[in-house]
Amino acid sequence: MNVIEVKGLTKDYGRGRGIFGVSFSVGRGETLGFLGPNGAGKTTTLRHLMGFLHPDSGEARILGMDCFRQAAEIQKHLGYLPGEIAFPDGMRGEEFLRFQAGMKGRKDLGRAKELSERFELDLTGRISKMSKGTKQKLGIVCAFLQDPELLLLDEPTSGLDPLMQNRFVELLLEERARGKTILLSSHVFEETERTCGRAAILRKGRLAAVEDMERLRASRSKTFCISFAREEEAARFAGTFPEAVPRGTEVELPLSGSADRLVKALAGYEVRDLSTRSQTLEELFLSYYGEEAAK
Ligand SMILES: Nc1ncnc2c1ncn2[C@@H]1O[C@H](COP(=O)(O)OP(=O)(O)OP(=O)(O)O)[C@@H](O)[C@H]1O
Repeated sequence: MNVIEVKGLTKDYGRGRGIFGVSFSVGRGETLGFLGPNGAGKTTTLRHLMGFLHPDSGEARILGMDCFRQAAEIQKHLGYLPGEIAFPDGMRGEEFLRFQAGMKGRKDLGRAKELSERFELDLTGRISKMSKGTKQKLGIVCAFLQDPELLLLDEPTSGLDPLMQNRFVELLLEERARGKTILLSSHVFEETERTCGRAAILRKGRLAAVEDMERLRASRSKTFCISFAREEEAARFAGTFPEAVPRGTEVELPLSGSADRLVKALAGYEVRDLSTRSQTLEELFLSYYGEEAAK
């Protein structure tokens, strides 16, 4: 049996906003990346899974139970990290975790101490004085507190520095190895690529695809940003690569596979700077499915 089963889930906020006929499932022990740009409908879908929203049509089930009607029972089995966490202002970190543990019927702090050490989180501080990243760490510790079998994580690394992002990825890999089921929402591909076997791609409220992560990774191209000494050099170079986009002295060049052709071509020019940027989700979608599918 799938742990998460979503069928034809629809919430219409009007003027094209919301989610429309979203269907996907997450098997036991699977980590599914839930990918989509800002406003695609990730949070709305997760809020249905949490039972906070009633769908206009369709259904969302967790462990066979209806997410709206049986929300209280379902919550015993899951840990949730919201995209925007509303903390009570007056509390200190540990006090908040005790309060949350109590709500889940626990008397102890579960994994809180171990996880706080891992994320270098000081639980004695007042939440109102914590930085954005520190609050995010507190949210993460809270989601994993009771060692739940299912985790719903909405943009979990937002606000974390690269070192802490890495620690979070390590934690996810460990949890996956322990058989946990994880739904990981993100607007950046890189966040999901190390941890997820499959990715569901949401676009304008509709599920565009559920793909194997390996296949998505293989189809990705890199965009090279090249800064030339002179505008005419940039234009001349762009003329030799049909996919190049010149902008003054700069050229953006999407390239998949080997960079050998690029490096050899650049040898004849004065290059001021060379950098790469990651493909956006929209570019990834376009390179995978082509322009027609994106309409
Ligand atoms: N309560 C609401 N009333 C009206 N429109 C809403 C409501 N909640 C969300 N929306 C709209 O529904 C769409 C999907 O929003 P949602 O927050 O689910 O996207 P998201 O993929 O989580 O984006 P982000 O990455 O920015 O968090 C957006 O256009 C948003 O403005």
